[in-house]
Amino acid sequence: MDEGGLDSNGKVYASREDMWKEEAGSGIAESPKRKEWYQKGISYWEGVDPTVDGVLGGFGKVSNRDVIDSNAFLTELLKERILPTKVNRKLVALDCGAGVGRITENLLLRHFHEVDLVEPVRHFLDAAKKRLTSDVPENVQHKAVNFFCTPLQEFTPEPHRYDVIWVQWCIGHLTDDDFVAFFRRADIGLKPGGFFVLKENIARHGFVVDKLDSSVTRSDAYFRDLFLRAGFHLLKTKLQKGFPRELFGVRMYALSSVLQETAAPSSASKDARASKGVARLKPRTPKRCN
Ligand SMILES: C[S@@+](CC[C@H](N)C(=O)[O-])C[C@H]1O[C@@H](n2cnc3c(N)ncnc32)[C@H](O)[C@@H]1O
Repeated sequence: MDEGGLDSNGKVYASREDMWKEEAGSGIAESPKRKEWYQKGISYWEGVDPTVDGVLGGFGKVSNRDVIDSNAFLTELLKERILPTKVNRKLVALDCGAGVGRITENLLLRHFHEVDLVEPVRHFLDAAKKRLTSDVPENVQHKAVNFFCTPLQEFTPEPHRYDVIWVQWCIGHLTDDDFVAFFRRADIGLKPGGFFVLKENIARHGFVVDKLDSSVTRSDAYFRDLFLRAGFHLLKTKLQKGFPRELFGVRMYALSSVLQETAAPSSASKDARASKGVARLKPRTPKRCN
């Protein structure tokens, strides 16, 4: 169902379609409104300090709690889907909209031998490169390797390089069409058995457009519509716990375009089935909900 939504000034949109037409024009790549939508997002982040507190909109204090729940979610998925069959394989992840490398440093490098980062804002990527590559011994087992300075709507990964593609607090910058096109295109970057994790703020209903940073916070139902449109199955989903009450709720989704048996079939498929009927609605940075 195409529910309406709001913007950060309280303006009402009757539908997603109306909102995108107004915010990003016709959606075609050359449309000036679409260019303006993306440029505004980049300009916003170019004015933000390249620090964890900066990329988290002043809520740097939630970073540890965020990483704890992400780690639990990822560890379960790796145990179920990847580790039993890939004992000696080099594990590789991609951190999308990576900011200053917070997730790579605190989460992905704990699990993966190599991590690549894709981030469109140069001073964030430079800060990430500095913190992730300075003073790293040659023989270290887990390292950040490639630093791509590109927005997701223009990024195509190397085929079959990644076990996991992690997309957190950045997909709100993409229009629906670019969201769907990105997931379809980036799917080629996954190895067999690999999966996406999307971790995002969730609006209680419909959507909320942030006029300041040119982004949209979508509802759980909205996300699930886009997963369907892109041809993705939900493997597992969980709500983030322990964040301050004034922030939007945050949900993690594990996604694959292939419905397949896991190496150790277990709770993953059960969770996916169980969660299908229960679209629990709750509210790119952790953000105050309106
Ligand atoms: C809230 S920060 C999150 C950074 C990082 N994911 C984290 O959780 O620490 C949002 C990030 O999205 C990036 N971003 C903005 N527009 C983007 C786009 N079109 N494609 C990819 N990333 C984008 C920003 O530059 C910023 O680094």
